[in-house]
Amino acid sequence: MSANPYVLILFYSRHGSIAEMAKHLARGVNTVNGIEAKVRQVPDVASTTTLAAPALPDEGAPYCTLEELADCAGLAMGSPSYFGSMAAPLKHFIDQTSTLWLTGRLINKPACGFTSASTMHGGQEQCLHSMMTPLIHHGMIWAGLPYKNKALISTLSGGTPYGASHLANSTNDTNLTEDEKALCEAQGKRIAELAIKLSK
Ligand SMILES: Cc1cc2nc3c(=O)[nH]c(=O)nc-3n(C[C@H](O)[C@H](O)[C@H](O)COP(=O)(O)O)c2cc1C
Repeated sequence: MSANPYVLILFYSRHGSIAEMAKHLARGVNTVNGIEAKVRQVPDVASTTTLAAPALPDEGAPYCTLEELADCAGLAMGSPSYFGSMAAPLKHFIDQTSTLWLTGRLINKPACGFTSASTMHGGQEQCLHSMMTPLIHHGMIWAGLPYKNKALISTLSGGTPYGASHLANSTNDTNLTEDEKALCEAQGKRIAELAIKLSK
């Protein structure tokens, strides 16, 4: 593991729910000694211009570089659920990672996903699976949420065994419930602990 090991929390968020979840995952990562969270986002994409975003985002986490992904000890990847799949900006970023795949830079590192959706049964679990697929191609080890996390049973909104989730409703409500917060933090903590174990 590098001198300053970190879990990369990589996300795209248009309306703020995923950005809010990322903060709670980071909190979970930072409860584990010997590793810290690095929070990064991906820029938007556009079909009609070559420059879709300024070099630095107007607000929030910096944009992620490929080197930051290559050097992570673990990865938490967050996306809104768009038609049951990850959002295009995140997929666009992942589609630029062929060199990491060729060199095996992500093999045996733990990974997880987190998502937000406006409806309860609008594809949260499918979206998490869509993030899992390319990361398995990279040789990463997917870590969901075990049911020992009691919030998985008590939640009346987001939260799945495949990864943390948030029910934002049609109002794009970015306020997470206590159960959703607990599951985000548990997810971050789990990836951090696995990152330390797997890098030994
Ligand atoms: C193009 C598009 C597709 C969407 N598809 C779905 C969907 O299939 N199911 C759903 O529940 N919500 C869907 N949504 C709503 C978002 O998943 C939801 O607003 C999410 O909380 C946004 O996250 P953010 O606040 O981080 O941007 C969609 C939104 C957009 C813009």
